Amino acid sequence: MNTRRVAIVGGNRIPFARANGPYAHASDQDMLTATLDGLVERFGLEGERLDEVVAGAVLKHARDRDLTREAVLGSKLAPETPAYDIQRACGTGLETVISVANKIALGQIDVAIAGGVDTASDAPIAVNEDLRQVLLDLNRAKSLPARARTLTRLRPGQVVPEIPRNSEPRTGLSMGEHTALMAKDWGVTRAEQDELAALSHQRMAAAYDRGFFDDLLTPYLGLERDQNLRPDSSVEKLAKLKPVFGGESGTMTAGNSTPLSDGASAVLLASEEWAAERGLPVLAYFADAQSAAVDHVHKGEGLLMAPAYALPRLLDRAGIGFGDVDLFEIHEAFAAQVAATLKAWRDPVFARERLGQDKPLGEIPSEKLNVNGGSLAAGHPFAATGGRIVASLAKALDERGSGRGVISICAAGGQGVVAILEK
Ligand SMILES: CC(=O)SCCNC(=O)CCNC(=O)[C@H](O)C(C)(C)COP(=O)(O)OP(=O)(O)OC[C@H]1O[C@@H](n2cnc3c(N)ncnc32)[C@H](O)[C@@H]1OP(=O)(O)O
Repeated sequence: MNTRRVAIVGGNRIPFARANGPYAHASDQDMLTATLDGLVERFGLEGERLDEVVAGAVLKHARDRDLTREAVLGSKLAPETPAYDIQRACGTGLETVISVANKIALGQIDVAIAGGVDTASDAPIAVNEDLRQVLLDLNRAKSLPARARTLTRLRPGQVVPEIPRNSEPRTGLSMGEHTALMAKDWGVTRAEQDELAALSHQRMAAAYDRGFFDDLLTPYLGLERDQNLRPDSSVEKLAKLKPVFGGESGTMTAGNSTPLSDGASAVLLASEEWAAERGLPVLAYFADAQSAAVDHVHKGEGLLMAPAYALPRLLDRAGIGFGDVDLFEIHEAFAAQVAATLKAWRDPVFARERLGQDKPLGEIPSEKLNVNGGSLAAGHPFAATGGRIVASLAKALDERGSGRGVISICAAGGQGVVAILEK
């Protein structure tokens, strides 16, 4: 099959906020629209009819069933721009990029925006299931007496709402509790986690200071930088925090876990021809992607370990190894998730028994990993993380002038998505 190269032209995001902070009253649609408009302004797309806009959110209100299309209608893009939603938990943002990149590669479209948004502040709240059934029956009742009979089924206890929990439906454990189990399985220490967390903050602060994010970010509601970022973060300060997952002897804290966050991101992708016609630069090219899933339900595998399986499959297909990769961007859901994944990739037993390979993938040197900081510093508005990472890696490859970068994102449901970008 003939495929075309897929250019990553640029990205935009609003600074990520901590939940219940400055974006507490902004909806998914507000944040996505503002992010699209920032991208429109940066690349002179006002009034343009693009071929697709694809985005998603992990936490969605019922009214947001067509979230992306509604955000497009509220944006400065032409109303004739089609749009659709995608959802793969925390892999959503990367999955939207893969979706439009495949269409561009196949020649079905020339230009598209991929994005993601999430708010932990404005989370959807469902009504009690019994109350929902009464309300549905009320809607179905055809006569006044039938409606009255239905209403007699109402009970005071049914007004208690159902607040969404950040937990796995089939285990009841939160993401943090699952990761605490992974940390134990893989012997991840507190010191390893705190080191990763401190580096994430220090590197992101340095990237801000040298202007790395100047053309990747649009200020929003008074924020100019990610609210969670602590430039003065240190292993010593992190070591003082109490465990929040894994009980009293746990190693995971508020400092080495991502905070609940609000935010949005978007990436502009196009055929090389489209970019050249506009005189727009190409930061990097999208090369390939792969997903995988683990069985955390029946086999008790680590919930967030799927990238450990996805990446070897992707590298195999590309015929390359760790030595051929210049930059790695691993989503820091929790420092323990990154540490456990790194351990799996250098473990000969994991390679043999789980991957069916003679040798482990190898070591990733710290100077190649999350060089401009990661989710621990930026925060993690679930579906917005993929776009943040794609834009940052594309820009980092552009700064290098050439090279290859790998993205690895773990997701709820025992899933993982990985991708390769090239310059
Ligand atoms: C696939 C995936 O991505 S799965 C990931 C999905 N995401 C999640 O599950 C989110 C997980 N995170 C959480 O649930 C919450 O953020 C928690 C439970 C970790 C922490 O919540 P909170 O207790 O509200 O955190 P809070 O921000 O108040 O921090 C607690 C303390 O640690 C301190 N702290 C937090 N980060 C740091 C840091 N980097 N350095 C120093 N101190 C810090 C805070 O200042 C605060 O101190 P204080 O009590 O003196 O004010």
